[in-house]
Amino acid sequence: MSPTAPALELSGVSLQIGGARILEDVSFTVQPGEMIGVIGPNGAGKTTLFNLISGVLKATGGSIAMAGRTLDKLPIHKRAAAGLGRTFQTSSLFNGLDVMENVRLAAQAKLGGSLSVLAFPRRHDEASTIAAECLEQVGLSHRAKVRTADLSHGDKRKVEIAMLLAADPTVILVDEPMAGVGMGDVPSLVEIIRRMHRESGRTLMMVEHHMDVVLGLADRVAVMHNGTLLAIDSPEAIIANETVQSAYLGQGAA
Ligand SMILES: Nc1ncnc2c1ncn2[C@@H]1O[C@H](COP(=O)(O)OP(=O)(O)OP(=O)(O)O)[C@@H](O)[C@H]1O
Repeated sequence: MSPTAPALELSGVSLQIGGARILEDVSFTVQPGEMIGVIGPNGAGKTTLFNLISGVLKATGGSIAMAGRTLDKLPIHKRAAAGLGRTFQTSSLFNGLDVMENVRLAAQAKLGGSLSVLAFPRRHDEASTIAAECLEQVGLSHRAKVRTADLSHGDKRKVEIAMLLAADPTVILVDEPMAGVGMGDVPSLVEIIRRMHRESGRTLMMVEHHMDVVLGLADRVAVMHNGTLLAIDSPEAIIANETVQSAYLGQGAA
């Protein structure tokens, strides 16, 4: 692993399923500490891109490396252990458990210990401390004992981010963090994501349909279209890019 290697490097990544070309020859690098916004119309391949990086899907062509280490043969859990974290478009919480218990499970998984309180009380305490810190970072300490099923959609998103923080990844993929969230919760979620990135030096990629959120947060914006990477550039350059204009922005995308 080289300290100067890109945080992520995709080289000619493709996915073909049956006869369908889902992703075709996608290449780009992400520098350590960079925030990349990923935009594109529905079905453009944004989530597929995240699925390939995180190991949910296996590319049929090309290669993906993180910090100079190829991920191609690693299953999902080994990519996570190597420092790759991810949230999903749909909620991935244990709804029968309370907020603290959800985040503690993520901390416990990172610590590598048993989930049994009797077997590892010290590790359980350590996980609880980490979970409490992560809940504080997302402003949910006061809701620690609430069942996640009873939370607003915005607060569920914050719990998912607290779980990410508990796993302490170096590269984070966030898939539509604002999806289904009430407008009142958007500013606090934006601020949490901004802090997760800026204050920790973590590398982030974020798929998001709220264009103002993406353009306001991202260092660079990647535009996906029909399974290809149409452009990757600064927010200002993307707004001014005529190809992007006609393929996406000009069509009244959200
Ligand atoms: N496992 C799969 N098998 C077959 N087709 C797939 C599979 N995964 C994705 N696709 C297809 O690939 C295309 C890209 O899907 P993807 O979910 O990546 O798009 P997206 O840009 O994330 O869209 P959205 O903004 O709606 O979430 C779609 O046409 C989808 O139907």
